[in-house]
Amino acid sequence: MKLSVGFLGPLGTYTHQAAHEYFQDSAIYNEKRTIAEALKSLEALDYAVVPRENSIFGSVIETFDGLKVLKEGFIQGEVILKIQHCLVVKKGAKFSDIDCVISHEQALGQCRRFLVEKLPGATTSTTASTAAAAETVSKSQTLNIAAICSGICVTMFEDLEILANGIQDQDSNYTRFFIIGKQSEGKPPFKTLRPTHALIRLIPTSSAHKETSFDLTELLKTIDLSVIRLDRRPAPVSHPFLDTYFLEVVLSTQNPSEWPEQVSQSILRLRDKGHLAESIGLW
Ligand SMILES: O=C(O)C(=O)Cc1ccccc1
Repeated sequence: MKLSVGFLGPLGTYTHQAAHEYFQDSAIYNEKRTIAEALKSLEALDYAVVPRENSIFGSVIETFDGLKVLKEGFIQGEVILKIQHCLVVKKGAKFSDIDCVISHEQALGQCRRFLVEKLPGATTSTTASTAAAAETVSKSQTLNIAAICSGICVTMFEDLEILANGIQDQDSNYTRFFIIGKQSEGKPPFKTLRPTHALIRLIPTSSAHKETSFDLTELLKTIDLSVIRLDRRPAPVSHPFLDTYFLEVVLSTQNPSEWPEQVSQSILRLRDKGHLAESIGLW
């Protein structure tokens, strides 16, 4: 039986490309309107694919806000895609027609210089995904709005053409995507037989008790693994400054078979010190 995979849709997003690169023909793909909905789809589907970070614009905020409250999911893999953005318009539209550019906030952020230089008078507006922006332009009755998206979108939606190609601020532009499975431990990951990465989700004790100041150096010492990324998202309004930290750690020894155990030990050390900590991925 085929796997079911929820992803940030519609068809034509970069996330769709990443999902296809990982699962190829072994999956049935379910397009979701937002990153939050893609993560929630894990309640019904086998996997979810969401963007994690971009080499120009940084971490994807909606993904980390979703990971903050993720219950069932467990990151089991990653895909890295080279991203080449296009400016896509209604057929016949020229630069001088455009007064509004729409896209996912990541894509707008990755093309900031192009927008300032080539379309200084245009406003920008965010959409849930790049392909959703292309779809909106396709349905528009006027020539004044453009989308930033993958070139593939002109084959997915009617009446579109590419006005400019490779418009991101740096030619070298990469996005990493997380492949998130439903179950936590137990079943082996789909592809990663020998994991080398893990993601630790952590709420430090001292943020809960604000009288003690929270010491990041101490925390890193307790983790005692190679930390390659640190992300932080704020707490819900009812708990000001009770932030959630995400620490991406990698294997630094020669022995990959010890890695899951090293991560478990690190989590136990954190819990011993009173922190709320768990591993939400091993890949
Ligand atoms: O909107 C998309 O197509 C996505 O998959 C999110 C995104 C946006 C810009 C670069 C990489 C991923």
